[in-house]
Amino acid sequence: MIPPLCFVTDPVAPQPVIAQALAAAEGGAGWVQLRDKTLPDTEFAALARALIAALAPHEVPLIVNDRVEIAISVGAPGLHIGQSDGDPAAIRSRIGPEMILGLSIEAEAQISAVPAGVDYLGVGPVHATGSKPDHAPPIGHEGFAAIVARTELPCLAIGGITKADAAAIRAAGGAGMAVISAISRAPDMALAARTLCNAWSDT
Ligand SMILES: Cc1ncc(COP(=O)(O)OP(=O)(O)O)c(N)n1
Ligand SMILES: Cc1nc(C(=O)O)sc1CCOP(=O)(O)O
Ligand SMILES: [Mg+2]
Repeated sequence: MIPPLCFVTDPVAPQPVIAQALAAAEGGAGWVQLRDKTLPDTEFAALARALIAALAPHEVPLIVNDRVEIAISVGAPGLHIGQSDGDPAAIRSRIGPEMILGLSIEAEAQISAVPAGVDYLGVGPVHATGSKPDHAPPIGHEGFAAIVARTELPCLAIGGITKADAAAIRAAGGAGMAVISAISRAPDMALAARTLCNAWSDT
């Protein structure tokens, strides 16, 4: 089951990553993804373990971004990979059948290459965003809807997502929203997460 709100951590936000994750969980985020492109592996693994423990009382699974071997070594419930992070079928073989596996989709043409073993898609960027400077061209709500229409897999919209996007994403058949800054840069992160969840359920 894909939760309607996935929080992706922000290593350069005012609040520490564990505080971000706990506030997001308190506000209703159903998954937290640990994303840090520069943290050394040892520190990343320690942070992943700490997050798994901190999120356990909330029953929120941790999804590890990019780092396959760390996801395995810390026993993470999930892993998210992008188009240039390796072959998804080979990665599924490596992680085994239990771990949640997400794959990024940036354009409709990539849908035909999604192998069995991928559990969900992260689709975007819907809008331009400063949180991923190397992002692909924005696809907009129309592009998101076109991708959703071509797959049976649940799709999380990502990229500049705010509460204003919830209705369109849901109407397009999206499974939910993945956000960084809408939560990490909010003055009250738990309230921001709750507002996103309410925007989803009120549509
Ligand atoms: C839910 C979700 N969707 C997409 C992404 C982007 O992953 P990727 O394309 O590998 O880019 P990086 O996050 O690694 O910069 C994601 N992380 N989460
Ligand atoms: C991590 C990430 N992946 C994207 C993609 O399009 O694949 S956009 C993105 C950043 C999302 O951050 P924010 O909610 O602050 O825009
Ligand atoms: Mg990646």
